[in-house]
Amino acid sequence: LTLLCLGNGESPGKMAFSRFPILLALAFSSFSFVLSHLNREMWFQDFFPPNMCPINAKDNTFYGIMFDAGSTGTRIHIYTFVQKSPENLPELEGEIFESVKPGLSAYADQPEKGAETVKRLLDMAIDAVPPHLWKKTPVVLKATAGLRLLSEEKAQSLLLEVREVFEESPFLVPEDSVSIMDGSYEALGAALSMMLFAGQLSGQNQHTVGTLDLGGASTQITFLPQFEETLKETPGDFLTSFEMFNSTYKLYTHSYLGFGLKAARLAILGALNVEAVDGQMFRSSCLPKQLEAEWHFGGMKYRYGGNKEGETGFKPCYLEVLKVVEGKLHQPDEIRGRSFYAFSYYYDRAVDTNLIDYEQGGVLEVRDFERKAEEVCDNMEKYNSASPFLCMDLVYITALLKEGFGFRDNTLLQLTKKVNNVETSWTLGATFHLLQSLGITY
Ligand SMILES: Nc1ccn([C@@H]2O[C@H](COP(=O)(O)OP(=O)(O)O)[C@@H](O)[C@H]2O)c(=O)n1
Ligand SMILES: [Ca+2]
Repeated sequence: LTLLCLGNGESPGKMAFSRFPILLALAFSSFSFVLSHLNREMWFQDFFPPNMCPINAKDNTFYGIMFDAGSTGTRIHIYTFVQKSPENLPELEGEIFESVKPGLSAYADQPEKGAETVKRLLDMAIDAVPPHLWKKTPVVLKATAGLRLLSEEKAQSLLLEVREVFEESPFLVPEDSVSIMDGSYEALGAALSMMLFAGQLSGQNQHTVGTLDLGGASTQITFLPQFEETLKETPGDFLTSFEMFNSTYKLYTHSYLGFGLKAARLAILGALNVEAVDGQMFRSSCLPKQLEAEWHFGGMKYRYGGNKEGETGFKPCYLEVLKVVEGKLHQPDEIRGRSFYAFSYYYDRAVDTNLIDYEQGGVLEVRDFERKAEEVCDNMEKYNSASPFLCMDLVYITALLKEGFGFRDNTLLQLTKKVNNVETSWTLGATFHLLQSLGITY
């Protein structure tokens, strides 16, 4: 731990990682105050005491290693927790993060090579975790949409190779340590992460944060309902109970398969679930008029292009996208008056269009995405250095938020990639949950 607290200079090559001590203010419970005083600055600034190292951290520190095998990349998160006293919750002290591209699914026909990418990342954990704690440090990999799209056989052989890498490592390998994650667990992990950041679970305050994640193949929404009405109106399979710290939490959480950004592009083009796409041209008013190109996705080749003769631009594009989204998602009334954290492609597209800064993130209203979509779609020639899908992606994000989930124009979205150098990802919540369920504390 000395390494994490004091030794930031020991290896220049590793300085890029989030190796800085942070103390998550798990005991803070003023989140509702922050929500009601929301401005366009950082939401979390009140939650962090100045950087400091816990006293005697050496004796009460433990680690958890979580791999996020996403459709576009594989990432390792090595978390350090400190348990200051048995009656207090463990505090997150820091994270080491690294990622590689492409994701595991790109190695569908070379599973050993895929597992090798995981091994290289795991070697970082050997350096980061003190040897006497290796046996007490669990290592887990959870795969998301990318592996869900592969055949069962290919996915399983990849998972098997990864499991072998884990077994050969000195770490604790729990049962089911390598798996394809259920979509709602992904959403639950994200919500739990944000609650941990906000000190939610330890306070009396039941206000909560909601999270929105837009992946390649699926999209997730999660929040802790405040009103009985919401629980009554919500289909049972959208509600998940989980036990934590002697309390039961009932979360609204759902993962919509096929509503990720890349799957949505296919749906908008009318190419989803179409057999024999070879040679067929899929056109859309959301694409540059003269465009004709090919796109490889999920092992298929699609030809796509702009509406050469017909209309292009925001209005016709919105109507096209509406068909994919309208009436397809459950719209809980309660979310209209709430603010949400938004990750992944919400973040990436906001960065691509200068709505937020890549490092800083920011707070946006839903209508900011709409305005940007209009600007891009009605001036596609100006954006020809960007992805040809930029207009379609922005319109999809706008329509998903407004017509899909039913958010208001002025609903606030907090786009956050990192909080004090820790990635805002489902992985923190999932690791915390894992450590609790294995009874790993000090
Ligand atoms: N730690 C992470 C994980 C994903 N992402 C972003 O999340 C988006 C979705 O990618 P993904 O590979 O996780 O896809 P899914 O498997 O979730 O569909 C990409 O734009 C990534 O850049 C990120 O920014 N940071
Ligand atoms: Ca993801």
